Amino acid sequence: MSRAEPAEPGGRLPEGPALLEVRHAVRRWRDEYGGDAGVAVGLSGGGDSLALTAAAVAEAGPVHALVVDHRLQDGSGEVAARAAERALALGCASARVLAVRVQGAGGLEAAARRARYEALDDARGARPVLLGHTLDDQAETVLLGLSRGSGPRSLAGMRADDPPWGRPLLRVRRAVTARACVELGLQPYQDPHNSSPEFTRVRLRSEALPLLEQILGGGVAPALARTADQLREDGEVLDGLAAELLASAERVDDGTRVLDVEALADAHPAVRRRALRAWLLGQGARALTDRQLRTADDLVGHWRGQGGVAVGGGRPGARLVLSRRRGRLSVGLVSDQQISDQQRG
Ligand SMILES: Nc1ncnc2c1ncn2[C@@H]1O[C@H](COP(=O)(O)OP(=O)(O)OP(=O)(O)O)[C@@H](O)[C@H]1O
Repeated sequence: MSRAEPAEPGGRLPEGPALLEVRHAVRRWRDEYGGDAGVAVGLSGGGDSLALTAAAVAEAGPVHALVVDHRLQDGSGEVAARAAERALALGCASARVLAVRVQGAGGLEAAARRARYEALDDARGARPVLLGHTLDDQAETVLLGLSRGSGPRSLAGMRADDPPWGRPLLRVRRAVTARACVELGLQPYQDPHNSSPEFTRVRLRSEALPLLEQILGGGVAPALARTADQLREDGEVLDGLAAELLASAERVDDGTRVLDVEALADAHPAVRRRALRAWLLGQGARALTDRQLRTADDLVGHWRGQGGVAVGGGRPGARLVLSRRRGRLSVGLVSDQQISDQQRG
């Protein structure tokens, strides 16, 4: 990791309309969620996060820029160092390059994201980290979710306030951040991954969304982002009801946390599944699918003496399983051997 201090304070920013729009968005975020102790900004060197950094210096300073070097491409160190230099020139109080090692399961993109968020979280101190996701990113997330049959939680998209992450630009178009960079006289770094058609998201951005805009007469991205807003509001209400349900159903039996089936039985399945999901994640379940959740819920809603349900997670050779016994749901580790014996028997 390297750290650089500003050579000289940033000068006055130009007052073009695009940069003013980005600044306005950051000011609104700061007024609604931000503290007064400054912020960190996740800076990739791309147009969105460059415009965000400039706006944050003007509206939410002192700003500490954090640039993650994923070390996946030749020359990535120079790209990161250049982004850090630009941050200082824009007036950031500090700029750090965080070199990470990308490894682990789930594909390169997911591993890079995990490593990035971990490094940003480690380096932020107590500050929130602002990210440059725009309305267009939100629209792509929703469209991707819709086409994959994702549930409402995923269609609700990204949140502006998702501590420690802050996303002030979710109502700002990508074209506006690009124009803001022109106004700033900055040429953003173009990540070759962002134009490579092998990535689904890139094709959504460059082919599917423009075609939809053309067929539907425009306004598709803002409409998708609005859908996310509506689902998020509804989802918050359902999450509140699920939390109340959990509070009424959870017990401790012999030092083990369990759920009382009777307390869950009369709840609406949609609320009950949310409650179960939250509880299972708290018990160490990972990456729960809708199918797993529905099968888990059948232990309450369609009980006919069935066996336990694997709920994702566990350790090598053993899986986390939710089972029902004597009117209680509990989670425990069951070995793969036991599971295959049961399936055979
Ligand atoms: N290497 C990185 N270092 C620090 N923050 C990053 C990095 N990559 C992405 N981020 C943060 O996450 C946000 C969204 O990531 P995404 O991959 O969409 O960005 P990008 O397209 O590479 O860059 P930008 O959004 O700045 O144009 C960025 O705007 C930025 O705030």
